[in-house]
Amino acid sequence: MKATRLLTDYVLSKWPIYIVAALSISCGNIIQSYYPKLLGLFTDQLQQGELTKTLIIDYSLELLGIGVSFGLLTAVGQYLIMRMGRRFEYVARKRLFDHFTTLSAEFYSKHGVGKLLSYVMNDVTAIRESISMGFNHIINSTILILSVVVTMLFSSIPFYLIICCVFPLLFIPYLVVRFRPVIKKRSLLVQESLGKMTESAEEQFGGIRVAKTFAVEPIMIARFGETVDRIRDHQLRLVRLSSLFEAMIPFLGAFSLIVTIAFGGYLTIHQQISLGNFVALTLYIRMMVNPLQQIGRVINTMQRSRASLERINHLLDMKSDIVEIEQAVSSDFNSSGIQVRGLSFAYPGEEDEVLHNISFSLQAGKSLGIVGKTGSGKSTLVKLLLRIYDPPAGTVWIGDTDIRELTLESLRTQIAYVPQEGFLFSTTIRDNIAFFRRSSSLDLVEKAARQAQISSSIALFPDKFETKLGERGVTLSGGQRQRTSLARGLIKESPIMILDDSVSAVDSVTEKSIIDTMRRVRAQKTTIWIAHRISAIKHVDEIIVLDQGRIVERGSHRELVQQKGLYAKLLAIQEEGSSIAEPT
Ligand SMILES: Nc1ncnc2c1ncn2[C@@H]1O[C@H](COP(=O)(O)OP(=O)(O)OP(=O)(O)O)[C@@H](O)[C@H]1O
Repeated sequence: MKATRLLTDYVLSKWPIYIVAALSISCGNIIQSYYPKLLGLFTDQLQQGELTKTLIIDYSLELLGIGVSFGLLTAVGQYLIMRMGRRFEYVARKRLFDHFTTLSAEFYSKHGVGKLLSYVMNDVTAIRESISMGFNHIINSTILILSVVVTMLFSSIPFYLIICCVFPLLFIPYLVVRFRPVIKKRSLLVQESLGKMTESAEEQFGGIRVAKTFAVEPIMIARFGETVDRIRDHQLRLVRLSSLFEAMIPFLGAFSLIVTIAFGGYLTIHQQISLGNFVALTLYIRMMVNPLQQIGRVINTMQRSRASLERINHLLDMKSDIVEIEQAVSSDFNSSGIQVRGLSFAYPGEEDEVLHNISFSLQAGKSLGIVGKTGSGKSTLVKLLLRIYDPPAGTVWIGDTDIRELTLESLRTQIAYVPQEGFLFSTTIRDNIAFFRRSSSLDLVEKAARQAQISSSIALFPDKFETKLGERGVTLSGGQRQRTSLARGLIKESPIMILDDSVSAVDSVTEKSIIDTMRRVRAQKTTIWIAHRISAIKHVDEIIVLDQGRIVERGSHRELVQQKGLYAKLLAIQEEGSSIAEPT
């Protein structure tokens, strides 16, 4: 499999702009490198008394020309590079998000939202900073150093003197090779700890209401504090190393300058080089110190961003566990029944099966109830029907097709799934209900809301269907949220509907009313009801009773009551519970 090269691909796709920027910055620096020579000539003419008023004006104009050209050319180059950096940020974030949408539920059960946010924020920013700042400085500095070296070599400064003066600088590549891997390793630890911090922050914020009711804020603070401490420790280790690295480069630069002044000064006193050459040489070496320092800083930042880039490329290389086969087909479910044949299933990475040898068939247009104690495998069965997890081949069929051979679109658009905890987005109630098709008319939205028995509550809100919901629909009660989510499922009018304990948070009267409406509107359509409360499923054509991942009973409500098994027991407990709850 070809590894993802997010940055390389991006830079290659924008190479003409990068070339223009590099040329612009290079030209600016080549022009800039001419100025020590000019000052050297000026010094020599000054010393020899050849300087005239006209020459001074000429020199001044030339210096002005160098300054303006350098300023303009580098400004254009830098603008282009910065712009490309920002664009990279946009492209990378978009690509990451697109990729996130392709990953499976299994991926999300292993990676917290906070951690994923850290990729989108911290890692992308680290790469952007390094390419914007890095490209700029690397081009700037390399070209400046190269042009200084070339100009020096073509000047009348003796070659041996140049070699002696730049010798200390030759240690820089050695430092780079030594420090680079360690900086990268420490940067990776920093990025990972940042990811853990955002993950922890997300969890703490998510659970803040629960924490408040238990008055355990100090525990939350301590938990979050631990992640921040870890970042601090990793950051400090990185800063210590990178500061040492960055400090050693100017140190070598200063050492070079000392050699220049000492050796060059000695040769000037002994008239082996001219004063002009000495001034020019000192300026050349001085001009190289800043770019060298910059290169050091860039190498440092680049190592950090390489760590981020590796993290992102690794993430982009991850594939969804659920993939469509090449010959996947679309099928119309309107007259297709559901068949489950000998289905056994263990979650990925787990040894124990949570479903054992499940078999049932549900004809098109009929209704099925699934009941069982908590943890008996009801939701797992639904996740397999929707291919949120992959069932073993040949075990789940819709019509004559194994669902693993269907396109995911065909499967998921024709099944309306209403979970117990329907997530509501921070948008209007209308958009939440018409989530499947935003263009749905208000009439359709109102109809679905009426069927889900939520329209009277919505009518009380000032903006009715245009009422905005806060994060996770906090302005709605649990029962209202559940019914809004139910309306979202009903509006799809799908051939198959799965209700996973979708009326658990409503009172018995509303539950009855919803069930009656549902029976009417879905009379000819396949519907699967999962419930804890038997009152929610007793109307269906067939009920299966799950216990520890096995079907232990099946039949209609009446038959199951007569069997006097687990179902009858559950019913008795629930009826006893409700008779205790309801005063006689
Ligand atoms: N993502 C997962 N990874 C591993 N095990 C899981 C996962 N999701 C559920 N399980 C396990 O599978 C078993 C069945 O869970 P499932 O959610 O299907 O039960 P359920 O009957 O729907 O329960 P409830 O009525 O409480 O919703 C449980 O033991 C649960 O711990």
